[in-house]
Amino acid sequence: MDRPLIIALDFQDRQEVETFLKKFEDEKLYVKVGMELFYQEGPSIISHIKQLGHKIFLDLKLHDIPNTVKQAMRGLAKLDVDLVNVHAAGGKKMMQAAIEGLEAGTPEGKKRPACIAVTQLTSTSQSMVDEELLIKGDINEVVLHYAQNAKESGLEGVVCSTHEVESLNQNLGTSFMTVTPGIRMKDDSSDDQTRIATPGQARRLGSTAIVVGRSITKAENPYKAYLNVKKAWEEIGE
Ligand SMILES: O=c1ccn([C@@H]2O[C@H](COP(=O)(O)O)[C@@H](O)[C@H]2O)c(=O)[nH]1
Repeated sequence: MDRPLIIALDFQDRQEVETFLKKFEDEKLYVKVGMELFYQEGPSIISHIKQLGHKIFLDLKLHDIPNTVKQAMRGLAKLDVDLVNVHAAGGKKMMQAAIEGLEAGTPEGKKRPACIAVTQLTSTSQSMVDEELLIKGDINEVVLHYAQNAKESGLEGVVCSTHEVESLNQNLGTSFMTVTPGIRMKDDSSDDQTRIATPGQARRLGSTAIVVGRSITKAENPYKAYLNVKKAWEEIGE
């Protein structure tokens, strides 16, 4: 099974992206374009990265009424990205509408982008769930419940933290993707992420893919940092 390391291209503009990608020479990457870059550069950044031969996760986390999400996904499907996402908190009708929109918008002869749902952001902690969001229950159960809804809605997987991966694999099967951000080289964090793990822990726990941003993009030598993360992610094997 293909287990990608997805680099989050959290940059302000195309120039910064080009400077970063030049450091990787001929390497074919799997990259993530999120709100920061897409809102500045628009769809042209997608075709530019595609032309360079990289795979793309377009991480816009759609969350709106079903019809709006359906029409937005119809447009995003035309961009020929590999992976898109929604917030599972939008509910099953919204997630089903996302799939309908993707199917309607995917050009003839092209593969529909896979669609995954954010369960609980990796910046969310148990105390936030309890005290701020007023969601009842253990965060692991909340993530599992949202993931079950995503699967029943026809999505191909979820975004979750590595801490929930074992339970999701047991309950929903390993072909249901678990894409895990919140990756740090050391298992401690003083930034905005709370549910974190190292690449090695993510592999052992069974993540389908890891998403890594600042540990690579803000490193003094991003290419070296990428190779280190890749080694840690791949060295345990299947
Ligand atoms: O729950 C989520 C969903 C998405 N993300 C995104 O992943 C990267 C992580 O970046 P780091 O710099 O490695 O923290 C970022 O683009 C987030 O928008 C997430 O972190 N958690």
